[in-house]
Amino acid sequence: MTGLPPVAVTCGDPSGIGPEISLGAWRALGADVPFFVIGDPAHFPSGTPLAVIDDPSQAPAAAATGLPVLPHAFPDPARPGRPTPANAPGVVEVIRRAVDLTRSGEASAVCTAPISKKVLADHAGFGFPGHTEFLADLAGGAQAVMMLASDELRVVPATIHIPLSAVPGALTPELLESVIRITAKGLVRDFGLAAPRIAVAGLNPHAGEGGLLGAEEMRWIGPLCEDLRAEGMAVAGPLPADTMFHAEARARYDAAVCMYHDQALIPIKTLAFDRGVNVTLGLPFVRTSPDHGTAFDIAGQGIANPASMIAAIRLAARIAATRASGGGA
Ligand SMILES: NC(=O)C1=CN([C@@H]2O[C@H](COP(=O)(O)OP(=O)(O)OC[C@H]3O[C@@H](n4cnc5c(N)ncnc54)[C@H](O)[C@@H]3O)[C@@H](O)[C@H]2O)C=CC1
Ligand SMILES: NCC(=O)COP(=O)(O)O
Repeated sequence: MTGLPPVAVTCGDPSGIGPEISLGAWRALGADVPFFVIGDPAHFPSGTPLAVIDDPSQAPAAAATGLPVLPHAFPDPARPGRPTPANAPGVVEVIRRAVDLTRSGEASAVCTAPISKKVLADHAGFGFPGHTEFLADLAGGAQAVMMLASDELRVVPATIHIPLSAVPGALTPELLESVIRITAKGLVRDFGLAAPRIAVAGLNPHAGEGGLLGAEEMRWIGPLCEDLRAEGMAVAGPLPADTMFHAEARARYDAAVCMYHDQALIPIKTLAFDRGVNVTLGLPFVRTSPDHGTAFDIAGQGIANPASMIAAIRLAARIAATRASGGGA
């Protein structure tokens, strides 16, 4: 226990595995890492020992008897695997509420359960491709950077939720430079690393093979890395993406900045699907999430693994404590 307020966990899509993995997290963490879920008490698996609270400050004591839930009423019941349009707006309201509680100091951090971006776009007018972009907007337009972190590997996609065909156009020296700087600051501030080492992936096969297989590395990614090294930052690259994730290569850096979503997420989900945590860097508040999605295909069957949710709540509390102590900053 850190003495900090509890972590605010959003319910995510009530028809996904959010409710059951939150229950699994409470079973594993109890009151050791205080948290509460914002959601509809009727959406949890039947037989869930619920501890309904009116205020986040009640969560630590309530966790001794059940899963602390700060109620948020939804119009429909949760039908596992079958999201309802009517519930979509509530999913977004809950995220806003968790952010408000964290910014007011009543919660120490936000941990989000998975949402379906498509359901929210279709039925809640959600104009963002994911939490990361929404949270950046709620933070007043901060540049939010997505990191997925595990003991084995940390990865950061420089471009996030855009089609592959849009990646080369979206990648600019300004974007990549700010992603690298925010990553370095996050490793110091949130992970307590004094001198973080960052590896930058190339965009093209073999990092362009001297211009034969693509020009971006020679034209600007390489020179940008040079400039950052000249400033004293430990930045390696651009490295061929196919050979930078094996064990020996991973030992040489603290985070890999990648050019697009799958270049970053495939290695970490292959190595640590059940332990990876999504952390949003660059925000004025702490946000984590499990590394997986809504898993509609298995929702309600009681087989969802809560390990990534457990890791996400633990990491949220740890980062909040590090920030509160001025730790890495
Ligand atoms: N942070 C978030 O809100 C995220 C949301 N999503 C959303 O989730 C939806 C589904 O995305 P998918 O690509 O299908 O990914 P997914 O992670 O939901 O599922 C992929 C596969 O992994 C399995 N799986 C996922 N989590 C599991 C767990 N905890 N225990 C056991 N098996 C698990 C699923 O059953 C499925 O077979 C999409 O709408 C996507 O936008 C995806 C990733 C993150
Ligand atoms: N693939 C990662 C993902 O979709 C998580 O996105 P976000 O909702 O955390 O922005």
